[in-house]
Parts: sequence; C-alpha cells; structure tokens
Amino acid sequence: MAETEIISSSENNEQFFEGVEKLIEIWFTPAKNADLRKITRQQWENVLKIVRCEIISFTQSEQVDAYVLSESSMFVSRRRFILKTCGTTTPLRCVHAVLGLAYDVAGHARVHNVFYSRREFARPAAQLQPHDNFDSEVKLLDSFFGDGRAYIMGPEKDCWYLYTLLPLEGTVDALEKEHSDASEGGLMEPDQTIEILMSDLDPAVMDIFTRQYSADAAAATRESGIDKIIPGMVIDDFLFDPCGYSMNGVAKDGAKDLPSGCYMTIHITPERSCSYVSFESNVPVSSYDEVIARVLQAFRPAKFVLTVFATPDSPGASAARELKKFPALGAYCPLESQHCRFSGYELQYALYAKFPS
Ligand SMILES: C[S@+](CC[C@H](N)C(=O)[O-])C[C@H]1O[C@@H](n2cnc3c(N)ncnc32)[C@H](O)[C@@H]1O
Repeated sequence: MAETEIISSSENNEQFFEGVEKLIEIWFTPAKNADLRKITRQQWENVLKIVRCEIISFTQSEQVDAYVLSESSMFVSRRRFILKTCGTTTPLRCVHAVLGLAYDVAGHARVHNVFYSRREFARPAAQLQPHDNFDSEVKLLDSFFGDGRAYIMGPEKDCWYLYTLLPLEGTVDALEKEHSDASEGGLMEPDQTIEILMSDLDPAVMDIFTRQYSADAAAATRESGIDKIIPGMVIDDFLFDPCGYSMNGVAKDGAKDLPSGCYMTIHITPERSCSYVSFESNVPVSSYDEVIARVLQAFRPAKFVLTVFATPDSPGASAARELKKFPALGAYCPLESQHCRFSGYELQYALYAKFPS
C-alpha cells in the first residue's frame, strides 16, 4: 500500500490523519469514439503513483468505472474524470499525465470544463506542494487550463475553495462561452452533484469504522445505515486497519429510478482528534432533503459544509434553489450561505453547525 502520512498527536497520543480531500473533476468535449475507459489499469496505476496513492478495489456500471483508492476514490466515465484524494496526496501533480493519456489513449483532444475544490485542511502546513496553499494550486491549474477562476467561500477556518473554467453568468466571458458551446452543439447534459463535508463527528458512530468494532467493511456499511442512503447501488466498501473506511457505490444495472451513470462515495476518518467524513453523489433528485437527512442521521457531525452544483436543466436545479433559502436542516442551523450563478451551472455553498443543546 502507498506510504501514508499518519502523524502522532502529542496531546492525547492519538493519530492525526488529514481526512479533507482535494477533488478534481475534468470534463472533456465529446468526440467520436473517444472514451477515458480505454486507459488501462496499469496506466492509471502509474498516474496514481504521482499522486502518492494506489488502487485497492474496483467496481463498474455500464457508464462508470469506480476505483477505491488507498486515499479515497477515482471515477472514470466516457468523458468525465473524477479524482478525490485525502491525506498528503498530490492529485494536481498528475493532471499533465491524465491529459496526455486522455489525448493519446482515449482520443480526447479538448477539455470542456474543470472543477477543483476542497475544504480548508485541518493542517495546511503539512501538505505538499502545490497543495500547501490555494494560490499555488491555482497557478498550477492555470498552467494546464489557461485562464480559470478561483473562489473562496465561507469563513476563513471553514472555507471552501473552488477553481473552475466556468465564467460567472452575465459576464462577457459567459456570453463567449455560450457561443462556443452552441457552435459545438449543446454539450451540456444535465448534471448535478451534492457534497457534504462533515467534521467533528459523534464518537459512537465513528467507532463503527474501526476493526475493533466491525468484523468487516460490509458490517460497518450495514450498521451505520450507509446502504440505505441511496438504495439501488452496488457497494464496494473497504475497512482500513486499525480504522478508516471508504466506499464507492454505482447504480445497479437496471436499477429502478437510478440512471446508470449514478455514483456515490463516502470516506471516513474516525480518529477522535480529527474525525472527518465526506459524502458525494450525482443522484438526480429534485430535492436533497431525504438524502441529507439520512447522511446526517448516519454520521451526526457537529459541523458540515454543503455544496450543490446543478445545471439549470437537471432535477437538482430546484434543490439548489431550495437550499438558497437558507433553511435549518433538522438539528442544524446555517451559519453561512452563498449562491453563485455560473454560465451553465448554479452553485450553492452553505456551512451548518448543530444547534447548541
Ligand atoms: C482512506 S480513509 C478516508 C479518508 C477520507 N478522505 C475522509 O473523508 O476521512 C482515511 C482513514 O483510514 C485510515 N487508514 C488506515 N490505514 C490507511 C492507509 N494505509 N492509507 C490511508 N488511510 C488509512 C486513516 O487513519 C483514516 O482514518
């Protein structure tokens, strides 16, 4: 298994692990016969060496290849690449190699869009370049993709960073993008993604994700209720030793109400001093109420960042607008909320904390 940075915390002799992930999503412009799934496992393994992690499990649906990694997950479909990695991994260092394989092996010559995002790290100083600060990350991304836009949302300690090629709606750049999209023939298929990035979780729940408590990953999946969050998924789960958990879910072929490109992914760092859980899915629902309620009930965080990206024609567009109203979510009140209208996407960011009891 790849080298893992687990640093002893002097306070209580507990291990520190940076659960916060860096997430990069690259969409390529559709091209005849082009498919990222032509890239071989060996080629992905070489890419992941640059990132400092490795593949530990694989599952797939008709549309998505899903890899569980030693540090989080990778999803590969015809024209979309998603890499989400935690710890002190270096995902932006592999972008050059991914673009090369996309061109040489998969037949993709043009990048249509890019999203790079992450929450603020618990220990930013422990990260390796370029991840030691957002400016360096943006500089490297710009060296690959040209003129991207960088945003920082929320308060300093709990902020969420985003880099994208999407211009803000109503700008001259947005008009230009619409023209180029129109000439390429309506590229944007409906798309929506929810992420719930949780910290400071209930220790009783976190115990489930230890070898001491759960015999295997499947037992932890059942006991926590992860298998009920989005029914109809094939689950590929992994329980680390002595603790830690990762899972990918892809829609079962022929699942009712679940399109075959649908995925979910959950990663859990249960150590008490640095507990962290991330949930992400592109499930196409018009309200996220049930999914959010199930996630919060399963993990009981003290605090979380919620982000929703949705194209205007996706069912999730109404969900993003509902969340814009700044609603309380069960036992949680919103501390911050921001809504952004990009050309072709809406984004809702919010920071929630448990009501004081
Ligand atoms: C890979 S998981 C998922 C982390 C994820 N990003 C999250 O949301 O917390 C990390 C957890 O697994 C534990 N772990 C145990 N062995 C590991 C290994 N070889 N590589 C990575 N993590 C390991 C870490 O201590 C941590 O609790």
